[in-house]
Amino acid sequence: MLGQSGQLSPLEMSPEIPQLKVSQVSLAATVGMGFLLQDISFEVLAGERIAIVGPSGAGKTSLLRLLNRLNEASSGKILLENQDIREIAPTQLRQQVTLVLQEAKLLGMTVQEAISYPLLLRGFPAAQIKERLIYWMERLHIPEDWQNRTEIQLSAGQRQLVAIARALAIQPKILLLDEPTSALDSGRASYLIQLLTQIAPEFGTTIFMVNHQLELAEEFSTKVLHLQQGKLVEFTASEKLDWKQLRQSFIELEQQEAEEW
Ligand SMILES: Nc1ncnc2c1ncn2[C@@H]1O[C@H](COP(=O)(O)OP(=O)(O)OP(=O)(O)O)[C@@H](O)[C@H]1O
Repeated sequence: MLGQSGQLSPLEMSPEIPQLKVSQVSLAATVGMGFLLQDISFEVLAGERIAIVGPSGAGKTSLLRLLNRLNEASSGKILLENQDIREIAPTQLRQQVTLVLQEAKLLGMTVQEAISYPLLLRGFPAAQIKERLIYWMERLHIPEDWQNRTEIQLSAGQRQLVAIARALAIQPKILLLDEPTSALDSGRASYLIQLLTQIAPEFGTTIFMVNHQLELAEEFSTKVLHLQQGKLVEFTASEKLDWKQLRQSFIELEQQEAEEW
């Protein structure tokens, strides 16, 4: 059935209709010349887990920022459930497509306030805010006694976990994670990856994750989006990718770059 706008409403969309469709998108540099991203096209179904991989400076963070309009595409089109994201107000879009930056900030709030605040802004009743706060803290293994800690009383990894809990508490359609394991020890990193792979099907959340640790990207992903120098090298099913070869090619690239320095 079509809505008044002539578009399918989200609930009426078939699971085979892409939730997100990126068509020939380019992003021009705002400093200097050239493009950060060039002619990127791919489609994603709801609930998929996409690992974004590529060497340093490939455009991975720029792509995440495009998907929630922190960057505006210079050309091309991004459709969220058939609607051009330029037609969605940024604040509204970011409730549905939520980005967690690598350097997570709690903006002077305590852990409890930081997780609750976005829900408060959206008018959730106090009891529901508390319920979600406790639920997501537990799922992320955030100890209860962190609740009253502020940013400076948390390590970088602890701040990342709180920022992820804050984003998950909103229950966005699409969660964008930039290097979420970069400041975590290997045990916590592994737990987070397992948790994300459970949450995606449980809540129907689509998750994009930038990660330099390819073994974690492999464990996490249903699809892999490989960028190099702002271009899409491949977008493929994780199980079809030759991960061993990809690891080897990244090692060679790093060695080459180290020699050029
Ligand atoms: N607004 C901008 N104007 C010009 N260049 C930019 C701008 N923002 C980022 N860059 C450059 O664009 C390239 C892509 O940056 P981006 O942060 O997206 O890469 P990345 O793949 O996430 O890298 P890393 O893995 O190191 O985080 C980099 O060379 C970066 O210095």
